[in-house]
Amino acid sequence: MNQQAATPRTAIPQRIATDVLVIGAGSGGLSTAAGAVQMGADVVLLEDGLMGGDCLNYGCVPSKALLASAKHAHAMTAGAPFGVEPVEPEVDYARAMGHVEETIRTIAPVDSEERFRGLGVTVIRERGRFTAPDTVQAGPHTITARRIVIATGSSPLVPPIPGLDTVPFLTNETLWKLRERPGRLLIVGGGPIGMEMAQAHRRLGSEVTVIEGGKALGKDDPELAAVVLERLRAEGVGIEEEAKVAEVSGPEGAITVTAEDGRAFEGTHLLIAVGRSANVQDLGLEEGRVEYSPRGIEVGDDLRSVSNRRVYAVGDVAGRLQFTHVAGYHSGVVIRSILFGLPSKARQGHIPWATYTDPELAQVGLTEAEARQKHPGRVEVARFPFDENDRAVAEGATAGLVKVMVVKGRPVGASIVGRDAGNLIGVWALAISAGLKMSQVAGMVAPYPTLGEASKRAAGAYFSPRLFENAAVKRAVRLVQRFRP
Ligand SMILES: Cc1cc2nc3c(=O)[nH]c(=O)nc-3n(C[C@H](O)[C@H](O)[C@H](O)COP(=O)(O)OP(=O)(O)OC[C@H]3O[C@@H](n4cnc5c(N)ncnc54)[C@H](O)[C@@H]3O)c2cc1C
Ligand SMILES: NC(=O)c1ccc[n+]([C@@H]2O[C@H](COP(=O)([O-])OP(=O)(O)OC[C@H]3O[C@@H](n4cnc5c(N)ncnc54)[C@H](O)[C@@H]3O)[C@@H](O)[C@H]2O)c1
Repeated sequence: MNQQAATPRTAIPQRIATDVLVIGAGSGGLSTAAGAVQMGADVVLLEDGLMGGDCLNYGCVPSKALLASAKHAHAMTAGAPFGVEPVEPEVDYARAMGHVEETIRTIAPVDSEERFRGLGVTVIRERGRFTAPDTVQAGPHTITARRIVIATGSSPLVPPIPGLDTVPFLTNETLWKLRERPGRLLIVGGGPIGMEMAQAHRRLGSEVTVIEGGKALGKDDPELAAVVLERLRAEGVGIEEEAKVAEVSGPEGAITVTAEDGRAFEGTHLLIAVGRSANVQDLGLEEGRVEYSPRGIEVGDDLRSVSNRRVYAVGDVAGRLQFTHVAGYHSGVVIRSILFGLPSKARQGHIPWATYTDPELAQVGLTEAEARQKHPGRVEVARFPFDENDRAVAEGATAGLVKVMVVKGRPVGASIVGRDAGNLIGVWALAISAGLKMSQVAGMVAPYPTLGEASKRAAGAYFSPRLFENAAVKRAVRLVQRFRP
């Protein structure tokens, strides 16, 4: 899969002094390197694995490609209400994985060594390790840098579950190598990885059970997460909540997962999706005098190491939200500081995220529970259900809801479940980041008939009681009408 050859590095000197050294060529490192070099800095970029990191090779891209195959399979079974006779799809799992591979191959040139060398970045395909606070060793190269950006990402967390050292299991790094469809897939962890892969595999014909220690999709609003869980269960995904795994056992093909309360689940394959661990190991962080914890590099809101001011961290290793768009946002924050010496801070309240199940689940800012805790007695919640949206009705996509948390006329959070929620959350991400008022979103004209109208209508729902159930408004209208010719 995605074989990337390292270009010969004969032309690269062994001792290098540079303005900016970036360690890791994933979403965060690539954005930082591209931004810095295009603004005139000397940049060296280190990568000892695949260019593009997790998102391209093991994360966002392969998962969305497999979900796309699954969507096609599902559509063949779901046409009856539209007058299209359902048929049982013949799924070729190896070809679905071929689509995954092809998608990565198509996108890979954008993240490639050739492209970055073309931009003027010195790309070195070696592992970086601090040997001093301003120096990193990468194979035969000793690199001294004015500023060093750690963008080493994260790896699948493998919890210390008894038995896991002997039982064969998959992670997001190995799943894409499968060519035979798992017969019965057990997934430990009901976060976004677990739920996206559960639906993809169910729709492609596997039996799937998700074993979740707490609540599935527990980082999202439970009212909206319930809509996703109901759909997945209706499609045949087993979702076992409050089932913390105590033990795993058995050989490939006959694996048993046992929960602390004694529930036992049997499957042919096991996928572990219980979160991420920051890549802080074997980086020489002690020699670099860079403080860290298992969560990541210890940085302030300026994303600068608290212990070594020439070092920054971006993306998953910065110990904050772990998304590709966050890694990209971080790179903008550190570039401003590194290249121009300007004060720059990473905020979190305006960052959206989405889980790409069908229906999708998206969030920006505070959930209802968080908003009520942060602004007690001051939160109003505006809602608009998809079953009142004409486009959703026409498409049979009525399971959905827009929910907006409002304090003093401004949105502080929005949650959306339903078709295309990941796209729809964009307008609320803009509203929150720009500090817009609900009146400005309500005043937007959305094309008819689109799902996007649901956001405008949610904003309208915030004003409805104020306008339509307001005696003062009614009196004013009657007065004006009396004096009009
Ligand atoms: C299954 C899955 C699905 C996901 N889906 C989405 C999604 O839909 N949307 C979304 O926004 N996010 C998604 N994510 C999260 C997203 O992939 C990460 O947040 C993103 O990749 C983080 O980028 P990064 O640059 O911090 O790290 P990475 O992309 O992990 O890049 C780090 C790079 O550093 C390299 N490296 C590490 N140590 C060294 C070293 N010492 N020297 C040299 N190189 C080194 C690694 O080889 C790697 O290439 C998903 C993640 C997974 C696992
Ligand atoms: N659509 C997206 O943007 C997307 C998709 C996939 C991943 N990601 C990123 O990757 C990160 C990691 O995803 P994830 O799903 O692995 O992690 P997660 O932390 O979001 O979810 C892991 C789940 O595993 C459960 N768990 C932990 N230990 C357990 C045990 N012993 N037994 C049973 N359940 C257990 C937790 O309760 C939790 O619900 C996400 O937080 C997100 O940042 C994003």
